[in-house]
Amino acid sequence: MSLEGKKLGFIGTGKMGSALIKGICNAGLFSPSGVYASDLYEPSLDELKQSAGVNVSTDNAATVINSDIIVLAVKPQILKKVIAGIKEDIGSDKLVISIAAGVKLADIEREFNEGTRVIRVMPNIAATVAEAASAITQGSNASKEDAEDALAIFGSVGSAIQVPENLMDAVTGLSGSGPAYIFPVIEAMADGAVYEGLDRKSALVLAAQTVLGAAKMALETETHPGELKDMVTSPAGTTIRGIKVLEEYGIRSAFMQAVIESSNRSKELGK
Ligand SMILES: NC(=O)C1=CN([C@@H]2O[C@H](COP(=O)(O)OP(=O)(O)OC[C@H]3O[C@@H](n4cnc5c(N)ncnc54)[C@H](O)[C@@H]3O)[C@@H](O)[C@H]2O)C=CC1
Ligand SMILES: O=C(O)[C@@H]1CCC=N1
Repeated sequence: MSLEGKKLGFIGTGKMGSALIKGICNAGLFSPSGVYASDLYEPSLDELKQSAGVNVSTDNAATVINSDIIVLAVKPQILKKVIAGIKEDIGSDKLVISIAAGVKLADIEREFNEGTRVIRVMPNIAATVAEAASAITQGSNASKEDAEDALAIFGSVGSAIQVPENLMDAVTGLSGSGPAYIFPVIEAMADGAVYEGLDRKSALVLAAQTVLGAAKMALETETHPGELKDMVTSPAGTTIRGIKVLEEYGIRSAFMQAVIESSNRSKELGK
């Protein structure tokens, strides 16, 4: 396997960097001793060292020098500055993976020395529990093997697909941001049951498991979601009453518009 013997580095150990490091180490694809991470914020490095046992440093150069594959997990707004600090240590022997929302491959490649192998990935926060949904797209100097490595890394913490770069904004609006649309749904469904008298803990377990079960059915039965909805909805029963309320509040339009707006923001970040 092509990842064998390779070392993995992370620049930025915030929410997404940490989720990926923990998920990837848990998956066993890299041993913690083969993972290097750097950040300016020492408490997040200390936490990672403690919880995942990876090598940590406040010096990005240490991550770059020790790693074959370097994941850039900093905010889109500071990506250029971070690249400027590491570009001279990155030769054609290393692969760079950017997870920054919106920032285009051509703009990333331009900041590096010519020939730098770059792949862009949009993961999501569920990497922590090995259920991320990620999409990758290949830069002009990256090889098929590089894409396979990226698919293997992100596939180890969920599912990963390859898409043309012009669809990365759509992916960002859907699966990159998507967990944040579902957490309030879980909370609000639980609130409804608490209103009806169920205790909070039980309500949250039932709400989250309901979302998990519905997602699993959508993935595994290969049945259209509309048909799955019909399976729950007895004539003159309870579910259709709930569906009517959701339609009155414009649930479909709200979710569609959320994905579109988030995609628009991703496009703005790329300008
Ligand atoms: N949070 C999420 O669910 C997702 C985030 N992303 C992308 O991941 C990237 C990181 O996002 P988050 O983890 O949410 O942000 P965050 O703010 O939690 O983490 C960014 C980290 O970068 C560190 N940092 C700042 N300057 C640095 C420097 N010069 N050198 C090294 N580290 C430095 C910060 O101290 C911080 O720990 C962003 O580009 C975002 O678009 C992508 C998919 C999902
Ligand atoms: O909100 C953001 O900008 C990042 C990118 C996708 C999820 N979180």
